[in-house]
Amino acid sequence: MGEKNLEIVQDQTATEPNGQISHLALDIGGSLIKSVYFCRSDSSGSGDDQDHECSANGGCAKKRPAIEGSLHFAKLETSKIDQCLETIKSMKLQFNGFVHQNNTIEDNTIKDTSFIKATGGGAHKFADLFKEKLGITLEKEDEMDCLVAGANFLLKAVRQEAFTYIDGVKEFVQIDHNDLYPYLLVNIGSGVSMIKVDGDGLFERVSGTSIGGGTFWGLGNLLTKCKSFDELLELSHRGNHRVIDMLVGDIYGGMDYSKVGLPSRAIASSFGKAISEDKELDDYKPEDIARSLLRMISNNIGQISYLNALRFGLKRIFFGGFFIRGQSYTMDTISVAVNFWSKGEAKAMFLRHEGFLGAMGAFVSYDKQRLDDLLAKESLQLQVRTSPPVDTDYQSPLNGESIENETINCIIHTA
Ligand SMILES: Nc1ncnc2c1ncn2[C@@H]1O[C@H](COP(=O)(O)OP(=O)(O)O)[C@@H](O)[C@H]1O
Ligand SMILES: CC(C)(COP(=O)(O)O)[C@@H](O)C(=O)NCCC(=O)O
Repeated sequence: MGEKNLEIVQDQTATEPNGQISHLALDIGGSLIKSVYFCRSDSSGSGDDQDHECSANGGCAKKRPAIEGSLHFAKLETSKIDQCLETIKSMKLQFNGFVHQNNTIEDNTIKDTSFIKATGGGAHKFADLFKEKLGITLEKEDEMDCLVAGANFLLKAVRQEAFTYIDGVKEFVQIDHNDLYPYLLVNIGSGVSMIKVDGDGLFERVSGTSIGGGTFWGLGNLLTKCKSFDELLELSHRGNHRVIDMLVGDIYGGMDYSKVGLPSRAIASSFGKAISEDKELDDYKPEDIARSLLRMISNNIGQISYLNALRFGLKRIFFGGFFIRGQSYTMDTISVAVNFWSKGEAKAMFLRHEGFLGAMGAFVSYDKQRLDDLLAKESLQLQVRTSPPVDTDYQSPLNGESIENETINCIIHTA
């Protein structure tokens, strides 16, 4: 396998995914399949260009061959695995480069020796299916390894990746490459993993909780009869959680419990009012239920995250995972929880490519060593261009800024 490295560049010509796709990585989770793939631009060099590059002082050096193109991000529900297989089959995949040389798809048949990097539980669960239907071997990468590798890569390579979100104000955080570690990475997928990250490949999964994105989606489905996750989120925007949550003021006759620092508006008991009134499920508005549920889960994750940060003396907590979906209410709730419990000591930060950490990690695992060299050059910049959704039935009514189905221009250098 030839050595390659990946450079994210700033230019104005992001490609639509109509060129040749040469590298694909998957993260097949409990709820969603995430993919990151490299699509060569039509004008891109062949990758075996051997020209020389000469500087002003007359010195010439062999130009590093480069393949230009763009990184694409897409997601699909895991329950639609058959659709995922069909899409991969119909993609103009060319397994040159990172994978086996000259291994191309002919007549939609992929040669036996083809493999793609995959992570998440589904890389194990669906390995036989990929082999049987596409003849592709899923080369499994550990999920936690990938989450950390993806987060580290994005934090270092993308200039505006991390941001805080407080009282509706989003502020990008400048990442100092020399002062990134340690931090707590909280990935809110179907369930939640909390990982203490001390460096590249240096980490420990210190905690987790089963009350995560799958809980919100699952309970939300049962309680509101929503058909999709987006519908559930959209409902929650219109709801009022105070109708269902029991507040400190409800218990203390409208007053704060100031002796222990609890304002009257603080939630004393999530869903607590639902038991104290003689009402059935149908008596509650679905939007109020959705709002209360979103708040309960976000608050709980924020609190457990803070407690783990406290355990290890960590000041920075980065939140990823598709549960967040760039939603202001979710991010605000998590930020307030971290701020409240840490008395302002710890900071919640969010990642623009929140749901793609694992897939990005699997993608960069094609080329671990060279990537570190590249990052040391600090020459990476990002160009984000939105491409049409791959998931065609996706029509978000939401105001979030989640990165889905976008492209990033980049160059792969061959050495
Ligand atoms: N379109 C969607 N369909 C289903 N769940 C979604 C969607 N968008 C966001 N989510 C949320 O994201 C969670 C999955 O996040 P993700 O990081 O992809 O985890 P996993 O790897 O477990 O699939 C879901 O449980 C749900 O809360
Ligand atoms: C098992 C998992 C790592 C799978 O990852 P996911 O598909 O949820 O992203 C995750 O769901 C998890 O960490 N659950 C919490 C388990 C616990 O610590 O209690």
